[in-house]
Amino acid sequence: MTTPLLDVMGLSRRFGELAAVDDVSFTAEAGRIVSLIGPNGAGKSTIFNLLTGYLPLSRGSVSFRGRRIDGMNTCRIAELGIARAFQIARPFRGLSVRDNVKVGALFGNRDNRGLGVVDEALALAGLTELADRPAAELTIGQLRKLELGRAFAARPHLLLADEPLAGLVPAESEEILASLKALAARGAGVLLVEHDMPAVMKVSDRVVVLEAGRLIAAGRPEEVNRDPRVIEAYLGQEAP
Ligand SMILES: Nc1ncnc2c1ncn2[C@@H]1O[C@H](COP(=O)(O)OP(=O)(O)OP(=O)(O)O)[C@@H](O)[C@H]1O
Repeated sequence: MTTPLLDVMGLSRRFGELAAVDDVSFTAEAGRIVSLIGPNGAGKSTIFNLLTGYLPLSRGSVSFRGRRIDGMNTCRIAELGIARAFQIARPFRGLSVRDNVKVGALFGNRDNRGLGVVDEALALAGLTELADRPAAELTIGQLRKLELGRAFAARPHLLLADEPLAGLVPAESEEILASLKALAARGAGVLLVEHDMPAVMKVSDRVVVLEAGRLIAAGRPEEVNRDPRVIEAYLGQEAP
């Protein structure tokens, strides 16, 4: 069996008495999109914070490309090739789109520096036409693309995308999904946290479902979609 790109085992994080993430295990593979879904408070953002070294684990292990990364700091983890795209972009507003994306290239995967990285990231994120525009002039949809472009410029082996579709109109969502698929087609893994269930079901190779910190189901979209535990977890919420 080949080593998965990301191998999360028994991941746990407590905040005082609260088990925000409780013994969660899953993998992510190169070239695949894996979505982490679950109702509000399920632990999705906490998992991103644990994987990126922003928060220390209470228990468990995280291996990336065959080496343990739990306990490493955020900079080291970024250098090894995990990039994170936040829901709320905070660009350098006075800089152009191109220069913001260039900044992303400075902080990324150390194996993959080189000419063309910025242009490639701009193209992949659908930003080529906007490259000379000041970031301060962008719409929400364009800012979301910039956030992805900045992450793409890091040439990640794994992208953690945090609610990239939130607040977007369908046409914008389609463009973002196309960018994520294009990144995966180039061989990167994508870990997606997203509340837009039709989009998740359409774009994901695999879906991991969390509820109150625990993993309750994992599998192909059509499998988790009909899993009674998943349906129950979403009762009263938008059904997946
Ligand atoms: N720094 C913190 N201190 C204390 N509790 C926290 C902290 N961060 C998260 N939590 C709690 O941990 C649980 C999981 O939160 P988390 O933000 O990971 O959920 P989520 O699945 O990302 O939710 P949402 O979909 O609303 O973003 C929640 O009960 C939350 O209140």
